[in-house]
Amino acid sequence: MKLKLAIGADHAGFRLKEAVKKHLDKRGIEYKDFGTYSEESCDYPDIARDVAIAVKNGEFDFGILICGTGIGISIAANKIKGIRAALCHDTFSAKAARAHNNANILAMGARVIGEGLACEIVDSFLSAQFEGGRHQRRVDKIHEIENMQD
Ligand SMILES: O=C(CO)[C@H](O)[C@H](O)COP(=O)(O)O
Repeated sequence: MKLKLAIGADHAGFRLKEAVKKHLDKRGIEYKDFGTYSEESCDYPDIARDVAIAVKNGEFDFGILICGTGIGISIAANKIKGIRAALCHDTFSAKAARAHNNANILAMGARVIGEGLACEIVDSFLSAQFEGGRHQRRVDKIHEIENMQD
């Protein structure tokens, strides 16, 4: 399957976003860059919203979001129904985020990890498969909680 990703970052994540894009280019993975496009200060919820909505609408297979810590941008993305954004700073968690949680967005903190590890985390996330079974039941319960709040 040819993957299509949505990628975005705030000013703190801008440089790491560029490094991840270079890595995706090398791997021949298609993506759309939702910004930001410089290190000028901006607000991570704006980027999180645009990427999360595009992923939720099925325009992209997965999203990658980066801010300073990865915390704010993942919190914001998770406000969009149907989004399961996972903040990962190690390859084990990135693999489990797909295998167990069926995460559809990977979040990382550019002030926490370096470029090499970030690219390995992206690879682990993208190569893992959702295992379903008992994990599907749990993901369904997450969405039941989401729907309780209508
Ligand atoms: O990590 C973040 C949110 O979780 C932001 O990138 C961080 O808060 C931005 O901080 P500043 O405006 O001081 O550069």
